[in-house]
Amino acid sequence: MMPEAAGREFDVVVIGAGAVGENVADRVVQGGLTAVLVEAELVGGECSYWACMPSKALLRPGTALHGAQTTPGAKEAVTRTLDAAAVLERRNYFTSNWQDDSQVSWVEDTGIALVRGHGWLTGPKTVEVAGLDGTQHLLRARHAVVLATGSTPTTPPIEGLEDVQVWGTREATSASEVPERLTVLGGGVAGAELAQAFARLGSSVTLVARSGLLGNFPEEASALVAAGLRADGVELRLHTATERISRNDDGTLTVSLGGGATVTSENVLVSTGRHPALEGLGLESVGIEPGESGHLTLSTDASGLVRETPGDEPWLYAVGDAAGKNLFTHQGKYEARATGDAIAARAKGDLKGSPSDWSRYAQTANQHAVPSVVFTDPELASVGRTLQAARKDGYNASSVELPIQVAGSSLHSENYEGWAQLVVDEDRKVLLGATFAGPDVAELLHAATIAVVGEVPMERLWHAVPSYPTISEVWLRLLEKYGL
Ligand SMILES: Cc1cc2nc3c(=O)[nH]c(=O)nc-3n(C[C@H](O)[C@H](O)[C@H](O)COP(=O)(O)OP(=O)(O)OC[C@H]3O[C@@H](n4cnc5c(N)ncnc54)[C@H](O)[C@@H]3O)c2cc1C
Ligand SMILES: NC(=O)c1ccc[n+]([C@@H]2O[C@H](COP(=O)([O-])OP(=O)(O)OC[C@H]3O[C@@H](n4cnc5c(N)ncnc54)[C@H](O)[C@@H]3O)[C@@H](O)[C@H]2O)c1
Repeated sequence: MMPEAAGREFDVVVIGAGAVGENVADRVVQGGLTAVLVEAELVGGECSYWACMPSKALLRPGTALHGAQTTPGAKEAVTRTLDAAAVLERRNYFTSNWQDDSQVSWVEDTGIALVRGHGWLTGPKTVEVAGLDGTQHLLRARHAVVLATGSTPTTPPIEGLEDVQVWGTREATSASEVPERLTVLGGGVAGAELAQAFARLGSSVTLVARSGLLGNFPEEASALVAAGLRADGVELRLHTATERISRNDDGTLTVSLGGGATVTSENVLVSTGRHPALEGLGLESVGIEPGESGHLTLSTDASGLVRETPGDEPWLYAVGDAAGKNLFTHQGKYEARATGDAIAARAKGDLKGSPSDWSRYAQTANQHAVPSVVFTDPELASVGRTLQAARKDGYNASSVELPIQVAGSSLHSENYEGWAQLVVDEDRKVLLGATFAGPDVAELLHAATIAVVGEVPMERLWHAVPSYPTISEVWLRLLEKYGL
């Protein structure tokens, strides 16, 4: 069916109704504009149904059980292992059984229009949608089109991979059964979290990583996570190449590793990174072509405006995973708030040119203070720059590190093991970054994020007294070691 010739007009057309698209639409509506969301699958996107929520729902019961098992007085009361069926059931609850009714109600209540279907650009400020019900729609934007289309798993070049059925993170997070054996390819965040989730649910797990585990974090921190995985029975094959995958007659899969070893399992999870989902979006219709090699990527300014947008008018934006800066829900939503507010301000003439740093229209924290948590047990939480990154960026940086050994940690659990690091800009005497590894350290992170964003002087941080006895006392020990 041909789209209506005139089409429907909105101030803003947002392609992709994941957490990030929802937030952009919400902010522009709050700013007095009209908005339509175009969604090809479930409103709520990856995070709600196949990523953050189900993966954390699979991990949390194991962490709670392990917490009790490592606390004398409680551990005597623990007589059973995880109830896998109950864990999967709880995961189903947190994904609303893969139904998006409540999110659709929110969209409607917020005053945002919704078109269900696959959308793509057909020219400046014009989006065509192939509706899921077979209808075609033409949407015109008065002010802006926002690409919030998320990301796509990157397929590694492994011989035989295309001929077998493997799991991606979607299949793993929505699994209805726990495989007897699981091979995980990729030593990043998704691989580490899901390896532990399935090991604790009863799978015999082997994780294969071509480099180290969680290589973007300080080695002392990722070593604690590696020890935690090994303690759960995960076999770690680090610095190991994957050469081939083949299916056996009994339906199992065999992965051939560099050096001649093989691993056989019922399922293989491929979690080797993701790239912005920009294919099939009609970007060529506005003059944006893919580069010579690799995947299509966009460059965006601090307000999310696509730098390659032809013409002088600011109308094409990319946010969240689609912008490819930081692939986290919280950071994507932060980008969405800035972009939504910038679009509304530009429409009213309140914002001309690029926004100033740290204004509500700029995603300045992307450059300085991106928080991230790896929800393994022990957890790994970090914000800002590592020492290496700080020096690479030209800072005169120093660091202090310590094992987490304070009254709060010894009370928290038996044989508590943790590690913490602060990275300091020696010229300005402010924090550039912090990393914590250990059981339940995720909640320590926001204090560090505030200190980095607020550029709190070290001498003033000294007056931020951690409560006794909490794990946060490690802040005091770190500041003492720094020389305060
Ligand atoms: C296993 C796993 C666990 C994760 N855990 C965490 C975590 O604990 N914390 C965290 O912060 N981050 C986590 N992430 C990352 C997080 O899921 C993403 O950063 C987040 O989902 C990005 O949100 P988004 O809205 O940009 O994209 P998405 O959530 O992917 O939403 C994009 C939406 O756009 C739609 N779409 C795409 N193309 C079109 C089109 N042409 N037309 C119409 N609709 C379209 C898609 O259907 C989708 O609904 C995890 C990721 C994975 C894979
Ligand atoms: N807790 C969280 O916030 C959380 C959890 C899971 C995922 N995520 C997000 O989702 C994104 C995707 O997660 P991910 O773990 O897939 O990506 P990742 O980038 O964290 O890790 C990918 C891993 O795969 C490896 N790899 C890449 N190509 C390979 C190849 N050809 N052969 C073997 N190994 C290869 C990399 O070396 C790396 O260790 C991440 O960027 C992350 O931001 C966040």
